[in-house]
Amino acid sequence: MEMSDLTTRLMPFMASDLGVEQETLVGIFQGKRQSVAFHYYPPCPHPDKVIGITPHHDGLGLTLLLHVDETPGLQVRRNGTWYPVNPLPGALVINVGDILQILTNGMYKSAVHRVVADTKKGRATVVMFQHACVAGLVKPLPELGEAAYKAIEKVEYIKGNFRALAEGTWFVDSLKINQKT
Ligand SMILES: O=C(O)CCC(=O)C(=O)O
Ligand SMILES: [Fe+2]
Repeated sequence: MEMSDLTTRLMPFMASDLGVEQETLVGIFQGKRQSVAFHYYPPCPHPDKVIGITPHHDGLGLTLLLHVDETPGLQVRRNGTWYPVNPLPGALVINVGDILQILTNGMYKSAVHRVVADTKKGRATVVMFQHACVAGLVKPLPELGEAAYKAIEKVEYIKGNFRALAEGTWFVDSLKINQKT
């Protein structure tokens, strides 16, 4: 509940950045499902030989991540370089997911991230995934110009996303209308 309130408070900023009505972006999350994941990464004396979470981007709408302790480990990739996202007391890490990338017609991108182990300390996180769609569909908002992604039913999107994950591919990429971009 608190997390969906936070999403409702964040979306007007994104809406004004994109030049769309606030209600539109707030509405895509309203009444939608939430899922939660609890992670614990044990310490490892050889962090170069293990991976906490393999590189991926989140498949749903918006991800809100709470660091339970002060152990670092989350990294985000930009232009081929990994950057640490270190815990800040009292702060949440907010990640755009693939559905939000599609709804914003690619104007907001879901970032590739991974978790590496710490040599000395374990690390715990709580991650809340907010689902989003428009009238049961995952598709770019029409206000954002010519669609760069195909429209798909939300249930088909979820199935396709799981299938692609199992195959090691990115479902969001298969929905691109111009595969070269
Ligand atoms: O635990 C973390 O820092 C990241 C977790 C994550 O990326 C995920 O659950 O999708
Ligand atoms: Fe993730």
